[in-house]
Amino acid sequence: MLSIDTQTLRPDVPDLSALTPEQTAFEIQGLNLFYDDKAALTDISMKIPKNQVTAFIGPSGCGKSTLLRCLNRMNDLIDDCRIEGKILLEGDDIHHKAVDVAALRRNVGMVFQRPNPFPKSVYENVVYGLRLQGINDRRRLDEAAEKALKAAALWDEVKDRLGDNAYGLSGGQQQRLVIARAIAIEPRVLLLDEPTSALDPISTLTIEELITELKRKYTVVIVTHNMQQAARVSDNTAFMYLGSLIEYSDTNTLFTMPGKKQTEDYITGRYG
Ligand SMILES: Nc1ncnc2c1ncn2[C@@H]1O[C@H](COP(=O)(O)OP(=O)(O)OP(=O)(O)O)[C@@H](O)[C@H]1O
Repeated sequence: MLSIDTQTLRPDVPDLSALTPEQTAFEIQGLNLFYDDKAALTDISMKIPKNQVTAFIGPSGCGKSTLLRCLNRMNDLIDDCRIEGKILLEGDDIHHKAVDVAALRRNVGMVFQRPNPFPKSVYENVVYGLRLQGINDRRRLDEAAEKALKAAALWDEVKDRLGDNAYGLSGGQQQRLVIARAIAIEPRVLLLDEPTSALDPISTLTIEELITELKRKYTVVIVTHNMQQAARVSDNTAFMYLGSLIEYSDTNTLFTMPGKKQTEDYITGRYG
């Protein structure tokens, strides 16, 4: 049986059903997703609050990453992937024909399971997105790099080696570098797909502390296999099973008083 340290659970309990439009980052309405003709998500409706951390948990294959990828239309890149339903970001339909998908992805940044820095210097990794936007003014780039590296809790470790190749950093440092790269372009939302699963416990702890800091400025959505991690870092947790959203509530309630038997079975380690 897994034991969750309830001391670390968030005390502030948001009412997810009563979120106002101003408090809502994403509103997902009746979302179905098919890979070819196989349903991977079924009738998902939920609101994801701004400036909070929302975790997606559930057994392998339940659709967590698929749902996360819907939020910045990464699934567009997969052939034969089709969706029904609506996803609104701050009230705007992300599938509207006028939406510029590159701009959407700038607003909704993503960090993957394995750190994926580019084979460039630490500095060039961080300013990569700014250069893509045509910003080349050295002072502006320097300021942005320092700000993003500080926000990603990496500055002190790399400030004397900004010119070194990013591949020379440890795995945990590389993951924070990738987070710095994502936040350098000031997105509104950060999607984290199992961001610590390839990291050692100390790097994991550093990233978890960072996530808690990041929500001051960003909306964070995280997929994790690790329930203790969901309990530690998230304000709200969504439990998914076989492509359906089984239960979604503030993290404290979900882990201490789950409303559904399937949730209880999962969080107590009976399956998954
Ligand atoms: N590109 C794809 N093409 C076809 N099927 C896919 C694709 N990606 C995911 N699937 C299927 O969709 C379902 C949900 O997968 P998904 O990766 O979203 O689950 P998950 O909960 O994130 O799993 P895990 O925890 O193992 O990463 C699975 O049945 C998976 O096999």
